[in-house]
Amino acid sequence: MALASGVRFAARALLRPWALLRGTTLGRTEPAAGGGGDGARRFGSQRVLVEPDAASGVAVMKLRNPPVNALSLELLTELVISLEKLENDKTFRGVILTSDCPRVFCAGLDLTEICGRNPAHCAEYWKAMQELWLRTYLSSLVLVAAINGACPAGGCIIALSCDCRVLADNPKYRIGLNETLLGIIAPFWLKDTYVNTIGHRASEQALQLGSLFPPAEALQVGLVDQVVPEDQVQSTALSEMARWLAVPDHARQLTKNMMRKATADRLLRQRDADTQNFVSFVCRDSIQKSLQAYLEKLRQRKG
Ligand SMILES: CCCCCCCC/C=C/C=C/CC(=O)SCCNC(=O)CCNC(=O)[C@H](O)C(C)(C)COP(=O)(O)OP(=O)(O)OC[C@H]1O[C@@H](n2cnc3c(N)ncnc32)[C@H](O)[C@@H]1OP(=O)(O)O
Repeated sequence: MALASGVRFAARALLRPWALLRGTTLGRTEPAAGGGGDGARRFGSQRVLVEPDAASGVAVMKLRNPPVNALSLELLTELVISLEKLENDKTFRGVILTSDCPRVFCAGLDLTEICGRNPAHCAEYWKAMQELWLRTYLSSLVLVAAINGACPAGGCIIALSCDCRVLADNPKYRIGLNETLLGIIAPFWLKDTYVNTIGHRASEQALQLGSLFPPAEALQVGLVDQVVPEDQVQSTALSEMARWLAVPDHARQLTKNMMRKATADRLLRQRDADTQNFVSFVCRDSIQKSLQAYLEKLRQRKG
């Protein structure tokens, strides 16, 4: 399913050379753990490890940006590039998205990318966040989120952009859009994704309260599709992938597009306005103060 040319153009314009080259090993492959035959060679970059299995047509894509997979500009860029590489390789039909960092799937936006940063940087950063959401939400691949850690805010939206979600049954691994707890709000396309997943009333309440759901509640509200013991998350994600890949790709992709295009188009139609809204909102003194205070609180927690 081709993204609108505008998005592809935006992706290429966005993927500035430096972001690709800074400490990455893009394009370099190395033998996957445990060897394996042809097509089992890992590739990716410094912050995204891709373990492809050509035989099954499934790749495991691991976020590797310690300590918490905060969505830095580089991680956003490398995720888009890795996903595009797999989408362009017709060997692959599905991707399992998971974390290489212990206890955390993804901590959401890297707050240091918007705290104390100038409007131009915030705009560039937000365009990268938009691009990753569009790329995952509209992907022609089957995307299964193997959620093996905490999954707040931006991490939750990446998981919700996948076709299904398997969450480890650990009460510390909470998932949800908690923006209001930081004094900010989720943009409309995060709200739309939430509503499309758990319904309007559940989203209205969870967004206002900034709810972070433990596994049992996340399952009950429909935020995740399965909750399994931590050591069964990856195997369950593989079984779920097999279920989805049993469906002919073209029919499934057309159906996914039918279900998601209107939501994605809403952002595509007003991408610049959304970026301007984001920048003017987060650059307000009051919002900057809230975000700084939140970051401080995070840093003091370990003290
Ligand atoms: C008109 C309106 C228009 C629209 C406007 C839109 C407005 C903006 C829209 C925003 C959408 C935002 C979505 C987001 O993603 S905001 C980010 C939300 N994320 C969180 O709240 C998660 C915060 N982190 C945690 O809860 C924990 O770190 C956790 C992920 C549970 C892991 O806990 P633990 O394992 O105990 O690790 P630590 O808390 O000790 O953290 C380790 C270090 O990492 C730093 N950290 C954590 N999270 C972030 C982050 N998101 N960004 C940057 N840095 C982060 C933390 O400070 C520690 O740092 P240090 O080692 O230096 O102390």
